[in-house]
Amino acid sequence: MNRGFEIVSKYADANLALPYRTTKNAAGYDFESAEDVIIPSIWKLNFLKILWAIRHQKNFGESDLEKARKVLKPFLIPTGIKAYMNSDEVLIIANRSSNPLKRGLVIPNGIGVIDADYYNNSGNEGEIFVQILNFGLSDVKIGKGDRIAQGIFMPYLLTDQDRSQQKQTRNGGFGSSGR
Ligand SMILES: O=c1ccn([C@H]2C[C@H](O)[C@@H](COP(=O)(O)OP(=O)(O)OP(=O)(O)O)O2)c(=O)[nH]1
Ligand SMILES: [Mg+2]
Repeated sequence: MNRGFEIVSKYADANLALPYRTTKNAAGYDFESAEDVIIPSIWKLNFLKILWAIRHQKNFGESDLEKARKVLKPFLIPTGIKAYMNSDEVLIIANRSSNPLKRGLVIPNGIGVIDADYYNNSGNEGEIFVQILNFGLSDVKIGKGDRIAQGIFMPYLLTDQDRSQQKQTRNGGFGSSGR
């Protein structure tokens, strides 16, 4: 066993597809969304009101603030997929180039780095999420089964100093190792 994909237990009966390559020499395995989701457009906010409030350090309506936080925070699209690989390999999650063009969707972290030790971690079993921000003018509906991103397996290298540096055990993602 070198590398591959599995469905996380939460979605065992959800009839999900494992990521797949759509053409003979495609580098990326396309990931589908595990659920129907709506990615809110960031332009839905009352920017003027928010800017005024920030400028004047005023308390603006809690609902506006809450809405702003919700919309400006990247959305995590569940894939229901975990990936296993050799310990000297990494899975890179890259956007589909059509996403910004057709739907206004960007991956704000640039690329997603899925570490080999994320697989089956004690916190979330290693489920891969795709971080997305919608800079388009309209909310974007993603259906279960829609292709949202692609994963590319790659080898990575270690520095000469690496062995002497302390390592933690991974128990989650998205900031699980601290600040
Ligand atoms: O787009 C992404 C990026 C990361 N991850 C998961 C897999 C990865 O192994 C883990 C940690 O990612 P990273 O090291 O990039 O984020 P961090 O902010 O440093 O979190 P941590 O402290 O958990 O390492 O989160 C995803 O599911 N999707
Ligand atoms: Mg990290």
